Amino acid sequence: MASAIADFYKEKNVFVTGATGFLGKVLVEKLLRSCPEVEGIYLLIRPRGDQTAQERLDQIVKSKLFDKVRHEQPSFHRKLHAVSGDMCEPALGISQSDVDMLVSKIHILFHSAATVRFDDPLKPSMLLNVVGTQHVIALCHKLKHLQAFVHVSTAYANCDRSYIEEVIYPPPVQPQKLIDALEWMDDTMVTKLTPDLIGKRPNTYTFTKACAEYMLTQEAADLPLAIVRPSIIGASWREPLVGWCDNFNGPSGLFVAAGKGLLRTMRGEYNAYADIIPVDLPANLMIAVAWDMAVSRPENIPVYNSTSGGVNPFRWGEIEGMLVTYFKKYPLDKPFRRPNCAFVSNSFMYQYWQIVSHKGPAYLYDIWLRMIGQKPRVVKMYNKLERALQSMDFFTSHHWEWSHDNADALTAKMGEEDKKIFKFDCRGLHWPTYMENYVLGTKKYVLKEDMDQLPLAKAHLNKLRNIRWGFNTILIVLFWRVLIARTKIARNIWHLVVSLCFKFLQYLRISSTQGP
Ligand SMILES: CCCCCCCCCCCCCCCC(=O)SCCNC(=O)CCNC(=O)[C@H](O)C(C)(C)COP(=O)(O)OP(=O)(O)OC[C@H]1O[C@@H](n2cnc3c(N)ncnc32)[C@H](O)[C@@H]1OP(=O)(O)O
Ligand SMILES: NC(=O)C1=CN([C@@H]2O[C@H](COP(=O)(O)OP(=O)(O)OC[C@H]3O[C@@H](n4cnc5c(N)ncnc54)[C@H](OP(=O)(O)O)[C@@H]3O)[C@@H](O)[C@H]2O)C=CC1
Repeated sequence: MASAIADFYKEKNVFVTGATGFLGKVLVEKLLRSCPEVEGIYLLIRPRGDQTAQERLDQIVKSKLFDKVRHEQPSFHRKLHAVSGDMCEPALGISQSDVDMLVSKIHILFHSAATVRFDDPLKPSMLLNVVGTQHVIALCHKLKHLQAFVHVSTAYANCDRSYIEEVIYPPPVQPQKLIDALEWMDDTMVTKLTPDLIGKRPNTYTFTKACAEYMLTQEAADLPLAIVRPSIIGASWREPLVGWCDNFNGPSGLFVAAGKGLLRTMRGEYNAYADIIPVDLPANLMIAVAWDMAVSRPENIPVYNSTSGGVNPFRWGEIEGMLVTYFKKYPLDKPFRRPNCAFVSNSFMYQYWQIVSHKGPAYLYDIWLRMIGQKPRVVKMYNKLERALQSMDFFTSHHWEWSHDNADALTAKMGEEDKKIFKFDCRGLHWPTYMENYVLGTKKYVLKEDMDQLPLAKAHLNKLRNIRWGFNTILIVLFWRVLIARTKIARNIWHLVVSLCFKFLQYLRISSTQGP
């Protein structure tokens, strides 16, 4: 059976922003592999350090992620074209000759580039996520053959609400008025105003993504525009590699910290949804949405929540147990301590566990490092981890629900073959297996550890267990010795226990010497 979606992409030219990012790379790989007759994919890439856009692209296509497509289509890279530019520059910083070429060629545009840093100051976050999107809109208005413009937002853009529908909600300020104001405000003024502006949202990231959505309704309503809103993007479920992820963003960084035995406690609600969506699913959704935009030409701006909670709920409480189990099955190389972590919802208890299981051991370890003449580093490491935890605990401590009617309606329009190739909902995903593969993925792809060394890592984990048992035994004995030395009750208990043991041994001796 033929794929209508693959057929649609035949001889089409696609432009992608954010193609060097986590989601962008998976999108490009999938387009190449599942729509093999796509004519060309043009990637907006900013030069970095001494690397040109083309050199960055050459490096990306060599990565493991592209192994499958490399095997199926050895000359796939000929379809990829680096377009040097920068989202924050006027006209995206693209040269006039490149703009002219894009204007006559591009049929579909995927806009995924953004700053996903939670703690960026408001100005740079607005510049990239909102003004950058304006630059993309301006380009779209020039494209002669544009059939679909897919903007990637986040399911948390409207996290000031607990039930989020597939509609665009107005932000508290008009984005353009804010952009104008930010031009004359100095940084101190902006810093003071930021909490009032973002209101109930936890960070500038979610606020600026909400502004971008609203600004699109004002400036891009005449374009074939759709918005895709993924929740927490996690490692791939099935494609192109099981458990693939390559960065420390979102859950991946904290999973690594848990696997290394550093992360022991995090603020979170046990029963709240852990709305993780494997990266291959929003990538598939984007491809299908662009097809539908061109075929159905809807009059409004369709929004698609790409979330898991509504169809296959998974809770934070389930994650903690799975993390510990799988990081013990597949230990990371040289963990600091044995993996053991738990969510705590009570603030007081969280402070307590922070001191007992994070700060206390960190200070002790640094004292030890000083004693053996090494530079202390563990407290510093924990301070970084604490920053990451603080920036993320809003998402583990609240509960949201998202509607998914538009996504379901899109599935209903797709043929049977397309439903398989471009599956974008996580019905049928078995979370324990997914988490097992995610844990393996952090080891193989994020930390690039050698799987042949797994027996050594397991031996190291056993050594840590023996050290812990030894340490605990010494502590108990010392504690007991101090108690015996100081209190009469402890001495009496000790004598009672010793005499009971003695009597029990005597009884055993007598019963063994008496014949039947
Ligand atoms: C029981 C518990 C189970 C675990 C349970 C997991 C729950 C997990 C919930 C996620 C919930 C997200 C839900 C949002 C959904 C979107 O839309 S997410 C978009 C994704 N965005 C992100 O994840 C960005 C988050 N990161 C940031 O904003 C910034 O990196 C931070 C964390 C605020 C730190 O900023 P900074 O201090 O300026 O430092 P930066 O240079 O960025 O990083 C410092 C160090 O922290 C490390 N780091 C960065 N991110 C992380 C991270 N996520 N984890 C650990 N380390 C990190 C860096 O690797 C770096 O290490 P070094 O290279 O220095 O050794
Ligand atoms: N990760 C997640 O959990 C979620 C992500 N999203 C959304 O998905 C999209 C992709 O996120 P993700 O792939 O995770 O993010 P990444 O941080 O991995 O990628 C961001 C991309 O944007 C590019 N970019 C950043 N600044 C510029 C610039 N000035 N000019 C040109 N390109 C730039 C980056 O390029 P460079 O390599 O040069 O830095 C990179 O390709 C974003 O819109 C994000 O808001 C939504 C929900 C969750």
